Amino acid sequence: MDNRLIREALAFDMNQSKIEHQQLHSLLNLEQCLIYEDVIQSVRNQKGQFYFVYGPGGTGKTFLYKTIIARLHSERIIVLTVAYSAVGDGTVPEKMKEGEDEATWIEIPERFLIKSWESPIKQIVKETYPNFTTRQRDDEYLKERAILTPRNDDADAINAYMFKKLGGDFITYNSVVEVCKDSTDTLDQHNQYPVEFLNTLNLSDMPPHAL
Ligand SMILES: Nc1ncnc2c1ncn2[C@@H]1O[C@H](COP(=O)(O)OP(=O)(O)OP(=O)(O)O)[C@@H](O)[C@H]1O
Repeated sequence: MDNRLIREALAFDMNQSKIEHQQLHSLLNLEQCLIYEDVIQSVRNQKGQFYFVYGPGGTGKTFLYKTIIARLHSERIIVLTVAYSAVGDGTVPEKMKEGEDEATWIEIPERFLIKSWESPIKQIVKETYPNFTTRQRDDEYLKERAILTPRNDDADAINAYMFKKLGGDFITYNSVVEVCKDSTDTLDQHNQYPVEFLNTLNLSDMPPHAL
C-alpha cells in the first residue's frame, strides 16, 4: 500500500479498538445507543447517510463518536474524523488558564506550528509542497497533499501564488457572462447588470470569471 493517507488512516490497533469499544459501548446511555445503532447500520449497509448530532456541551457527543470510531476500527474500517489533526477530538488535552474553572483551551501540537514566515501563503505552500518546482508533474506527490481553506478568497490567493510556480505556457479561459434577455420581465433589466460587474462575482460552486 503506497498511499500515505491510507497508510496513516489504517495505523490503528484493531485489538486495542475492540477492547476500547467494549468498554465504551457498555457505558452508552439510551440516546447514545440509538444514534450508535443507526450510524453503524448505515455504515454496514453502505447507505452513505449524514448525521448531525446536537447536544449541549458535556452531554456525551464526543463519547459517542469515540465509541463509533472504536467499533469501526475494530472491523478495520477507515474513519476520517474532521478533526483528523487530533485537535478537537479529545486526543489533545484541554487546558485551564489561571483563574478559570473550566478547561476550554488546547495547546496546538508543535508539528502544526509554522514558526517563521515572511508571507503565510508562501510558508504554507513551502511546508505542504516541498520541492514543488521539480515535482509538480509527479502524480503521486500531488495526490498526497492538499491545502484546505474555508474561504474562497483564500483559495484564490493560494491558487494564484501556486500558478506562478507552474512551468509551461499560460492560457487564460474566460467565462461568458451576460444576463439572458428572455429571462427578465422588464425589457431593460439586463442593463442593470453590466458584464464588467458580473465578471467580478465570485460565487460558491461557480468558477471565477478568469481561469
Ligand atoms: N455514556 C457515558 N458514560 C460515562 N461517561 C460519559 C458518557 N457519555 C459521556 N461521558 C463523559 O462525560 C464527559 C462529557 O462528554 P463529552 O466530552 O463526550 O461531551 P460533548 O457533548 O462532546 O461535550 P462538548 O460539546 O463540550 O465537546 C466526558 O468526560 C465523557 O467521558
